[in-house]
Amino acid sequence: MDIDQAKIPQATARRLPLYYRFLEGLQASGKHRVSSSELSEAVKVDSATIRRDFSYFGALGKKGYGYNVNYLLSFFRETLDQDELTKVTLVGVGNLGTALLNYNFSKTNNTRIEMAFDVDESIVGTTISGVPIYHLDTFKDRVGGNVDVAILTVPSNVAQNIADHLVDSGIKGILNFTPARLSVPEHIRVHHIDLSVELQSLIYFLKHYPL
Ligand SMILES: NC(=O)c1ccc[n+]([C@@H]2O[C@H](COP(=O)([O-])OP(=O)(O)OC[C@H]3O[C@@H](n4cnc5c(N)ncnc54)[C@H](O)[C@@H]3O)[C@@H](O)[C@H]2O)c1
Repeated sequence: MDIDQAKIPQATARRLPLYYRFLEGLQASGKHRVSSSELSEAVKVDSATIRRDFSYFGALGKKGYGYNVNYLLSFFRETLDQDELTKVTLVGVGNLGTALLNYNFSKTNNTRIEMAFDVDESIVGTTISGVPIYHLDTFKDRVGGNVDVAILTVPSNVAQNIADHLVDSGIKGILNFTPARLSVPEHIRVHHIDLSVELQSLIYFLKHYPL
């Protein structure tokens, strides 16, 4: 497969993990093909969008046949680096951080939180679900150059300071769960997960666009 990944739109790229998870389940249950309407139903993306997404990598789908599950999966694996283990770190082991450590992405065993950091002496030195928790002061020494992605679950008033420290230690991507809007250099990617915005948007859609 010779696909120019730079040509895949970001919105499409963001949906790939969704497709991947579902297709993996299909393959595990022995299904070799899937229609765009089946996929659409399962991942809640309309089938026209799915067809457009898939056309970017040459999977056109045949009428009455659908898409070849193995072909799609091998493409996604390549694009998402699913065969490579991605090491992730987490900073701020409070309520939310603890929940994420316990979850630890076990469903997709290619992403794993390897270590976590905090400043609270009562947690530093312990482990949660097998993940060691270290003092934030040791972040650069432990992480520097080895880990690209950090999950940020600290109080919002310290988020910017910590983000600066993470960037300085070589982190390239931050999954920001705090309400703080982070300023980072241009080459750093921040994805912001704001549960209250998501919830408000759901409520808005329920009110204005009832199904
Ligand atoms: N709890 C939730 O359901 C939830 C949901 C969405 C977003 N958030 C956001 O996530 C963040 C964390 O929420 P929480 O409820 O887990 O808070 P929390 O107070 O339970 O945990 C914060 C953790 O960060 C640590 N911390 C404080 N200063 C630090 C520093 N300088 N360096 C490293 N660690 C430091 C604390 O010791 C604590 O363990 C907040 O910004 C919150 O707004 C929380």
